[in-house]
Amino acid sequence: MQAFQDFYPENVAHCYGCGRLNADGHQIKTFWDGDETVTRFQPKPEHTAIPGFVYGGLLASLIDCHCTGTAAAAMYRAENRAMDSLPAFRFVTGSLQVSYLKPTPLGPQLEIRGRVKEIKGRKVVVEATLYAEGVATARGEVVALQMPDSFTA
Ligand SMILES: CCCCCCCC(=O)SCCNC(=O)CCNC(=O)[C@H](O)C(C)(C)COP(=O)(O)OP(=O)(O)OC[C@H]1O[C@@H](n2cnc3c(N)ncnc32)[C@H](O)[C@@H]1OP(=O)(O)O
Repeated sequence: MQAFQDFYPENVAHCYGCGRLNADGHQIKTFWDGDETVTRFQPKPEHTAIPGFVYGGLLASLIDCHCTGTAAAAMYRAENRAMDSLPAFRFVTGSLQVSYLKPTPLGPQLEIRGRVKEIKGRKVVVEATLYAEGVATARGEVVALQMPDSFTA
């Protein structure tokens, strides 16, 4: 099954968090699961904050790109369109808020689950919760805006 990020056109597929063409990036993959979206990610030893625990900046990055991908998919879904249909919906981050609820253990695969809170014009608000072994360790919210033309080189 193709992930949301697999549909990003080449010129926007280099994002450090989600670009499939960024060999050094996280290359996250997000899918629908009913009305929620899900991303699974395996942190590496270099993603350490304090030994044994995941760096919060990585968690913010995962939440960020999970939510911008969700925003794009939600917009297609709202218009009952396939993700490879044109014109393409691409979203960037207007704001990213993250709360760290508990230390996130380094070792288990992480799961980020998202839910669309609001779609209004060019704006989609997405909330997400990050789990380690079923325990919610971080929660976030992204205000995603349709990417302005000025972003494309
Ligand atoms: C596509 C694949 C790549 C994936 C990217 C992954 C995530 C990223 O790292 S993106 C990079 C980081 N983000 C950026 O660099 C964005 C820089 N900022 C911008 O370009 C602009 O400020 C941008 C696009 C966010 C908003 O500008 P613009 O589209 O003109 O917004 P505007 O028309 O004023 O506002 C529209 C709505 O969004 C809201 N909004 C605008 N900016 C923000 C913001 N920064 N925070 C919260 N809400 C905002 C407005 O309040 C308004 O809401 P409402 O309709 O309810 O009144």
